Amino acid sequence: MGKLTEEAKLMRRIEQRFMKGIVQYGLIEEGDKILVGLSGGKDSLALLELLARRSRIYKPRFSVVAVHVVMTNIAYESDMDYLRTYAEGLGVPFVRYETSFDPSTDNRKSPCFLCSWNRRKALFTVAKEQGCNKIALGHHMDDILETLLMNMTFQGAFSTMPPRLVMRKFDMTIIRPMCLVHESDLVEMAALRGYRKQIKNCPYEKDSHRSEMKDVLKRLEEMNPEARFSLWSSMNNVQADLLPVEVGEQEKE
Ligand SMILES: Nc1ncnc2c1ncn2[C@@H]1O[C@H](COP(=O)(O)OP(=O)(O)OP(=O)(O)O)[C@@H](O)[C@H]1O
Repeated sequence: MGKLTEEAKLMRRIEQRFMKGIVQYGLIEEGDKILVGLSGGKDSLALLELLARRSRIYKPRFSVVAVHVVMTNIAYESDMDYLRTYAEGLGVPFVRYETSFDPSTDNRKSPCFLCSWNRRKALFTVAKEQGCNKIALGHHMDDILETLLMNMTFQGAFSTMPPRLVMRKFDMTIIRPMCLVHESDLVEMAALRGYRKQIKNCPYEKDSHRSEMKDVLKRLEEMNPEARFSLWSSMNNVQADLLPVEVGEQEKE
């Protein structure tokens, strides 16, 4: 067999991690109809390509629809023609959905919280309208580990965005099929595919904690090249007996 080019190696690595995440966390089942949130960023563009390809050759059978949510009160330019052409070029139907929110109605909540809450609500609405049982988001392994570190540092909680979240109340499951894919590989894939960069001009955007955690993760990997794998494994290896238990809680045991 001939030698694989760097490009082929990259795509093979991404696909292997993508498939491993799907199988390991049971993300796709026979008959699923999956709504993909297509923001226009590199991660969801890659997610749509990988899912669209799998939907043609994958057993169990499943289908895919893409949606881009437009928040009309935010001056955020998305190239709709590009997104539609991209999705349809992959054989995936594309939906554009408009919504908005009024930041003055609840000034206890930040505009970023209200925006993502309303975007989430819009995704559920479109998923129901399209008869989808799952919503796929483009978060990758780095996003999930950064959120783990942020939740521990700022919320005092050992939690993150899980690869699979069943929301019984809404009869909907959120999936993150890129959960084992590394961001550095997606950056390379975006360059290889020539994804068009979306113009971001959200007046509120300043996710500084996330970029700080990106640095923390990088620093941890400098100390131990296996750090990301250890951090990931720690979520499946919670040794409850070796964690602090408060007095009242001890009595309940
Ligand atoms: N406007 C949108 N319409 C549809 N889905 C969205 C939208 N914005 C975000 N999403 C979904 O939520 C995920 C996480 O959103 P986030 O804002 O962190 O991503 P991003 O930086 O805009 O882009 P990406 O993750 O696609 O590179 C995206 O990967 C995508 O699946």
